Amino acid sequence: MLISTENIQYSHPGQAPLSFPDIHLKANEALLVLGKSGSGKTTLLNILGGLLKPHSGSVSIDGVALSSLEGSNLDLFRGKNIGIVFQKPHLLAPLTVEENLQMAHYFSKKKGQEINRLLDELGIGEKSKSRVQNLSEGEAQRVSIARALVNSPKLILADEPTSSLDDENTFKVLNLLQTQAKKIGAALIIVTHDQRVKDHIPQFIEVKGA
Ligand SMILES: Nc1ncnc2c1ncn2[C@@H]1O[C@H](COP(=O)(O)OP(=O)(O)OP(=O)(O)O)[C@@H](O)[C@H]1O
Repeated sequence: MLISTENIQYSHPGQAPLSFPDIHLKANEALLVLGKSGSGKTTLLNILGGLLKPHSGSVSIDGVALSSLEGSNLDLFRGKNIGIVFQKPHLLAPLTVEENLQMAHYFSKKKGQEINRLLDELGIGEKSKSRVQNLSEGEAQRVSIARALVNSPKLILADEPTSSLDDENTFKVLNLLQTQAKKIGAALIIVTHDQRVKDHIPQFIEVKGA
């Protein structure tokens, strides 16, 4: 298994504890995380990415228990092995597209994929020297996908990557994520409440909230 979880629970301050179904996913497989708004999907994704520590239960990625890593070791492990596409692109707006991706290489201390080829594959090659603040929302989203992929991670986590897109672009983004995940042999987990995504990825878990 590339990623396995067991009995994860998490409580936000003042909230009832959230329990999550176990995940067992191999390299090259894709899984959807479905659930109503507020059920805990983003919370789960943050736990899988090592951004939140579960209050109980465990997460193991490529045989490494996330609970065994702390601080800069956890950051380095995440940089090398996990690519995260956040709900809103967290990019450095004053920097160019290319510079944002170079930063990801720098922080992971990993060579990773060739930046300009990756941008070409995502259809934004001609934007590599543009500042992120001058991009459209859809372009910024593709840059955020490129940033998640640039270190060839073993696990790709995407939080609602299609929620603000029309049908045509939903298709395109799903295809990009799936094609790129296959190419680098990664496991892909997509959080969504977008019914359109279910037609493309059959495997899913459902988060039910507290
Ligand atoms: N930092 C926080 N402090 C307190 N409560 C929080 C915090 N973050 C999330 N919550 C609560 O935890 C629950 C789960 O939130 P989460 O964002 O994981 O849900 P979600 O399924 O991703 O929702 P959506 O589909 O609307 O993005 C919600 O009730 C939310 O209000």
